[in-house]
Amino acid sequence: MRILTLSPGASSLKAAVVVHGDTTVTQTWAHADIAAFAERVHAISATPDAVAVRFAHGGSRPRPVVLDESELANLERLTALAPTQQPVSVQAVRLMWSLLPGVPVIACFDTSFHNGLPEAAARYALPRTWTRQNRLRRYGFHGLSCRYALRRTARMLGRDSDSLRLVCCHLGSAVSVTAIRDGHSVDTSMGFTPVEGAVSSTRSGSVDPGLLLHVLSTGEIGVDELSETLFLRSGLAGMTGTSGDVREVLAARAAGDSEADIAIGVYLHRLRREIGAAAMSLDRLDAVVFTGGVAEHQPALLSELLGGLAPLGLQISSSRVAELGDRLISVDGAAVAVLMITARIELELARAAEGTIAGMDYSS
Ligand SMILES: Nc1ncnc2c1ncn2[C@@H]1O[C@H](COP(=O)(O)OP(=O)(O)O)[C@@H](O)[C@H]1O
Ligand SMILES: CC(=O)OP(=O)(O)O
Ligand SMILES: [Mg+2]
Repeated sequence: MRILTLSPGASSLKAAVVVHGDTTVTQTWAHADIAAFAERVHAISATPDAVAVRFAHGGSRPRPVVLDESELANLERLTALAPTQQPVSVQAVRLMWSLLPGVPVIACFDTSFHNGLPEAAARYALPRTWTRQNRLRRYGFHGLSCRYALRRTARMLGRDSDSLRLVCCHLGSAVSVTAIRDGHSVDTSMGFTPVEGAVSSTRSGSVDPGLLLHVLSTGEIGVDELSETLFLRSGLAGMTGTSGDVREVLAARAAGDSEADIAIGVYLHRLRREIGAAAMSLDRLDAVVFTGGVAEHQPALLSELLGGLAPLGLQISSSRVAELGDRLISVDGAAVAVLMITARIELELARAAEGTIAGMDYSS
């Protein structure tokens, strides 16, 4: 099957063509550049059998869905919960319908992998009158990335993915940490929205809600501005006055910028906290996996991060950390394997689309 995959991320729009499970073409655009993508659709691919589009928020949908107008309208209603990605995904679907009439478009959700989170990890300790409908809960994100990382880890370690206990750290523009047990997410750092948890390029990560109430109570900023601030003007960007691209922040730190130094310190500290917390959701730790653009391209930062994880007893090979590409970065025979895996969300999207078309239960 030929599947055209589309993945809007916080900092990019990635398109790829996957034919019989192999990626044949990939192209990346600046985040909202759907028009530039539109111009290239026919050049990138002969008419595909299906299009798979990543949606950050799928609510409680456990598996991908073949879209029609009413399903798309339902997904569009979740925009406030993932404002940087959801509108681009919706726009991409409409574009596909107009450019490739008759080709099924399948929505694949970041949230689905976390659908079975244990109640203790999924619930917020809020009044039950609020949580009774089970909508105001922790959804989790980056599930497509986690699913791929799990399968790839199992292959690299020669293990069955259903038997692995691992902590998966997705370090892209946005950052999340997920505890995976027997093939399922059992806790994850992002929650009702992708703001919760670790510090991202432009998102704050967890902030005391009391602080936010205080800021709102001053009346100086309203809800819309607060939302824009937490999603787009916080994190590394907000702390440093840069775009939040890790490359830019590291360059500023190297040039002696003390704010950039503090920002990287906060970023790493919060990330280590999430990794420690995720490990506590497992009864045993087989592997810690790093994936996403930062893990892939910044071995020195990865090394700095690993240097502060001593309580996990990881045994790291410094020469392996410094290399590039998919690799084991722990020493041979270490009790806990540590791996860097390139995020291949397009393969996961294609797999999901093929499974959906074949009528399989992809959630299993
Ligand atoms: N050499 C590099 N090339 C691309 N991205 C890099 C590089 N070094 C670091 N990065 C970081 O990777 C992040 C983007 O990760 P990625 O997973 O591609 O993004 P997205 O979240 O948009 O899918 C950016 O913050 C960027 O700083
Ligand atoms: C859900 C989420 O945060 O996605 P991204 O990495 O694309 O920002
Ligand atoms: Mg990403």
